[in-house]
Amino acid sequence: MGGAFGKRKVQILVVGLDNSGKTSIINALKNEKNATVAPTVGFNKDSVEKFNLNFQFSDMSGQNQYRGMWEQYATKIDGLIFVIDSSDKIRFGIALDEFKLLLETQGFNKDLPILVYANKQDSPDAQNPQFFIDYFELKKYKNPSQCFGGSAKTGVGLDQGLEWLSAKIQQVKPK
Ligand SMILES: Nc1nc2c(ncn2[C@@H]2O[C@H](COP(=O)(O)OP(=O)(O)OP(=O)(O)O)[C@@H](O)[C@H]2O)c(=O)[nH]1
Ligand SMILES: [Mg+2]
Repeated sequence: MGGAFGKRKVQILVVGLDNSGKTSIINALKNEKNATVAPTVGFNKDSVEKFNLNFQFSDMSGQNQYRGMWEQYATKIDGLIFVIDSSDKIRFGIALDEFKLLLETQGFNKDLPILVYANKQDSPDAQNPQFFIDYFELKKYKNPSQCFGGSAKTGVGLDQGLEWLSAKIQQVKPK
């Protein structure tokens, strides 16, 4: 792993409701904060080298008609990123339902590290990460998990989250 052959490649599934900011977060992690975004159709592949790993992102569409794809892609991955629009209070319940549906899918890997981004912290009515730790009952799952507040608009908080994920993945044995 690493050295002359480059950083270890890890597969990351990025999910969350439409408009939560998944594509914007990936752009910001790549320092492309001002890239224009459009709703993702199906999914996009993207990658970034950071924190000693080569992250291969599968950036899924969050639109209702595509959410069934999430669980198909949830096998053979090294980490999961779940993105929430922290200001979209009306849809917190739907985000929670989709989160539970995925984690409670039969065969879902209970060792998989889960990074939750409470995105859009720049918004004045955003809920903080602790709110989502409680609301999503993160502690009730065996998976290592953590919620980080972040903003794809300002870039705040995103690296801290990815650094946590990198550390957790490197603690788990490679597949
Ligand atoms: N204020 C604010 N707006 C954001 C932030 N992140 C994303 N947005 C905006 O939210 C909208 C949706 O962003 P996307 O990145 O396309 O969201 P997505 O989760 O990829 O959406 P789908 O691909 O449809 O599932 C865009 O208008 C972004 O500019 C943020 O941190 N703060
Ligand atoms: Mg998208």
